[in-house]
Amino acid sequence: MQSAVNPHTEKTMDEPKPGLPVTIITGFLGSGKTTLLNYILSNQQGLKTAVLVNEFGEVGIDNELIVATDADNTMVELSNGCVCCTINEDLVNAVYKVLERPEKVDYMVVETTGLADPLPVALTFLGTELRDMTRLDSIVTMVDCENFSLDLFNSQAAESQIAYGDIIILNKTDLVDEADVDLLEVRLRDMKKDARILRTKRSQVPLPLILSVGLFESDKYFDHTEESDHHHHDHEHEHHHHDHDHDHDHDHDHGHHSNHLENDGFTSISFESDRPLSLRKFQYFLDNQLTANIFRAKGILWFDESPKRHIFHLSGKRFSIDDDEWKGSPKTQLVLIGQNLDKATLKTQIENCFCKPSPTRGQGFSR
Ligand SMILES: Nc1nc2c(ncn2[C@@H]2O[C@H](COP(=O)(O)OP(=O)(O)OP(=O)(O)O)[C@@H](O)[C@H]2O)c(=O)[nH]1
Repeated sequence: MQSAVNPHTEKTMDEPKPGLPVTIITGFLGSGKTTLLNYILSNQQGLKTAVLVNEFGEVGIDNELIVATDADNTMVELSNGCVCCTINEDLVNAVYKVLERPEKVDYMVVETTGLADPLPVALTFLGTELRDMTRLDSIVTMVDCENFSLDLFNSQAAESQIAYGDIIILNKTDLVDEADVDLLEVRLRDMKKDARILRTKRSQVPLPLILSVGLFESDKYFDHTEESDHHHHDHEHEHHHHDHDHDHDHDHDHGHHSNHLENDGFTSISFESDRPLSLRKFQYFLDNQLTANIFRAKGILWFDESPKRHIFHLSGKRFSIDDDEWKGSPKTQLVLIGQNLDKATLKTQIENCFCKPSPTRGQGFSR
């Protein structure tokens, strides 16, 4: 049986407060999590939804990409992408912040990084004092039908995302043949027998199928968690900070951690600048210098040749640059994520794409 999206319709005065319903959206890099979040925010009529976003990479792009809606939803960006550390404390604090707000929140959606194992996130809700104030509704796992390949990712996080998904959404069905989606579904069904599997384009899924569905069964996980060291471990981190203002490294020494917490060899390099890029040079970078080990990139780009704000995405081999309007001052933010990144070379290549602002800038594209 399915319950309605609006939790108000189900409550009567005498029922005990069931706690704030929480949906965790997980899924590999670029699979469509933020697109789903935006779809939810734009279609949850009359509900106030709090959104917590945790992303990989030091420069937060997602807060720039999440839609503003009339409902004045609340958004908290968790400080950064090292899930094993940030998620427990930062997540608890972020949830508290939302719960303590005077205005009532009806629903909470947590978007994990594409490299996160969703279990520690779920455990933060189940194994802390949040248990009494929230109700974990379900874990929704996005899958990019075009790029999904556990062999390619060699990622334990990607496997966990499937293993813990109550609902698995096969997204980007516009990019592959139906027969390939069928095959993928068979493989996923093998990995996760009892998941609800749905197919979508642009993450557009009927919301009653994914929200307030009550599919998460906490009992199933608690035995498992007693033995696992996902929980309450302390550990040391070495954050290597470099002197460069705008270049943030994100290497960690996780020491005794189990492998999946090492982000499966993925690292990121971020750029932030109040200078514009040269469109021609950036195009050259994309066409000639972008190596196959860069799996994901996203950015808010300011081009010297254009008055528009450009939103850049790369997942797998595919990239897009869309036009938008600036709301504040133009700036350039770019995050590249991949395995075995040659950071020094990338840094030089991206630095070479920047140009000094020209007096004629913002007049439109020119050749
Ligand atoms: N063609 C196509 N593109 C899609 C679809 N869904 C999302 N995208 C695009 O895929 C790119 C990545 O989508 P996001 O929603 O940002 O992915 P994400 O999972 O939030 O990415 P990370 O947070 O970096 O892991 C964007 O360019 C989206 O517009 C789809 O169904 N079809």
